[in-house]
Amino acid sequence: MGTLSHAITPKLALPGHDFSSSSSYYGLTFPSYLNSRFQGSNSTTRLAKKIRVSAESAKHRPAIDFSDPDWKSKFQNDFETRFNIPHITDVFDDAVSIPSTFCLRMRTPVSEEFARGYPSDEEWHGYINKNDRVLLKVIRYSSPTSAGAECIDPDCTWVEQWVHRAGPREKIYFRPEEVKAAIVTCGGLCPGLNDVIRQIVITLEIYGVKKIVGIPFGYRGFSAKELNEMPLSRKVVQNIHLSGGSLLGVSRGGPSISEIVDSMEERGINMLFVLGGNGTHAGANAIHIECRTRRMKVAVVGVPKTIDNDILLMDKTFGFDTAVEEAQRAINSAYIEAHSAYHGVGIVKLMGRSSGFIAMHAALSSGQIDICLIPEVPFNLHGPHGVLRHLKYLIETKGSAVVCVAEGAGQDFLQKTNAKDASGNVVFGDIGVHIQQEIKKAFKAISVPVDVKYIDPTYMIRACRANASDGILCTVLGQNAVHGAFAGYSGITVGICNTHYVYLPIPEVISYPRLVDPNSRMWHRCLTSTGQPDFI
Ligand SMILES: Nc1ncnc2c1ncn2[C@@H]1O[C@H](COP(=O)(O)OP(=O)(O)O)[C@@H](O)[C@H]1O
Ligand SMILES: O=P(O)(O)OC[C@H]1O[C@](O)(COP(=O)(O)O)[C@@H](O)[C@@H]1O
Ligand SMILES: [Mg+2]
Repeated sequence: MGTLSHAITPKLALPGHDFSSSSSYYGLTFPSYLNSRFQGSNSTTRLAKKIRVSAESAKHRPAIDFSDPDWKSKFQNDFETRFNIPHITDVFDDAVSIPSTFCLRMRTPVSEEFARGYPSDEEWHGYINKNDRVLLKVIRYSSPTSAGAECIDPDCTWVEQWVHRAGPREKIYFRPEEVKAAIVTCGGLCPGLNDVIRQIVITLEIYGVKKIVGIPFGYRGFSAKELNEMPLSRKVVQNIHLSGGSLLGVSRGGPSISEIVDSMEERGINMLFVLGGNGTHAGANAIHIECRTRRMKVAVVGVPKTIDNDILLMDKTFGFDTAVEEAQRAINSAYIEAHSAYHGVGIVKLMGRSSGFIAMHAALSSGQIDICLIPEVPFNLHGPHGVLRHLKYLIETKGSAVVCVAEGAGQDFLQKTNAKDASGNVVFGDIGVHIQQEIKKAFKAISVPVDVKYIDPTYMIRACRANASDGILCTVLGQNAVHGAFAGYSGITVGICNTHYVYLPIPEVISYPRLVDPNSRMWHRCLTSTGQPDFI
């Protein structure tokens, strides 16, 4: 066996092994869709290149030499280091802890267990031990060719990957009376933002924090003189989760990191809770590093907000469930329109700049989709195996069809504008409009009548309030963010892995966007459900 010397070389040339379904670079496990078999598509190639570039940041890590009998323990040690969560004591040796002010004994002793009073601290620990860990990967793949296999070595050896368990610690590193906590929400809207804000405020108050403020309109609020910080309390946030949006407002773009940290110093903010996606977290990590450089005793904690569900390692991010549920309305309307028309075709475009999770899950849950198109899976519109040919077949056999397309899919078919939004994200062309036009043209050319209706429910979905399951997720994440800050961690984010709640170092979750693996069971299930063929 040789040395795996490069991060995500499309084909891993490991003698004697077919390692085409997955590749790895010292703990980053890259699934099959980054391999050469999808390089026929420009969009996928570009995506793979983008990911490759992002993953370059991992290059300083030594490659794994699988011929070393100790490679596994070395890997695990390295993993432990990578997933270590930065702590205030890393910088301030003299940082002192005090017993937590977070009260775990607020309930009435009604159960028999507590009938004779509460147990003593020694007997009843409601706190998380800082050495508690959660297993990140739970499937033991016996072969790299197993669907969705994520392997570290060519033999798919079982390697335990542990991350830090989230929750309240017995010792805290901030005195509540000395805390000024700020909350900021950045990027686009997402259901659940208000739920998280609310829960952070409520939990801070339980610790005893009096000074809590909201920074208006994302990072922009740190520099815009006309924008005042918003005082927050349980009273202010009590009912905000009943509506969508963000109480604080959101924005893209904004000031530089040093301006943000200057502003934090001026305002005396020593706990910052940052709600946002990849970009926001990159900013949060940079703020954390700048605070350390300036030797400011500050905790910066992220809560991943991405309706696209494109943050690495997490089961899901808040708002995603609500988005999938809300997308059903649009899909059902498109279905009814298509089935009520003579030769009707309904098209629904759903969010997903680089990841097709919403489209895939919405297709799976609705059962009304005939064709699901996502950025990770290349497709042709024209030609013998193209989408249009299949639509003709569906019209001939079923009389109607419904297409669900993720916004980032098929961007190669559209005119490039090089336009970028204030955060530097590329502004996409409208793939839904393009598909609608192409369908009309193609059917006109063969003199087959077709009635195409296109629905883009993006902003209707994003503005919704969180559903019950997202409401719970937001609550737990908001609480854990506060517990993490009080425990003295900074440069971390909160998440759910294998149904357990964890703290992760920010760089590990944003090194590239999480994508749908076309070799995963979930995508296979989606294909089984829609019955669509390969469009290549
Ligand atoms: N690499 C980065 N470093 C620092 N800040 C960033 C970075 N990328 C984006 N940001 C900032 O994060 C905020 C949100 O970014 P954006 O990409 O719009 O949304 P999201 O956080 O949902 O990805 C913006 O204010 C933007 O300026
Ligand atoms: O129109 P806007 O506000 O730029 O938002 C569009 C984008 O927002 C999203 O909903 C996700 O936004 P974030 O990256 O901020 O989470 C994408 O699906 C979409 O491309
Ligand atoms: Mg972004």
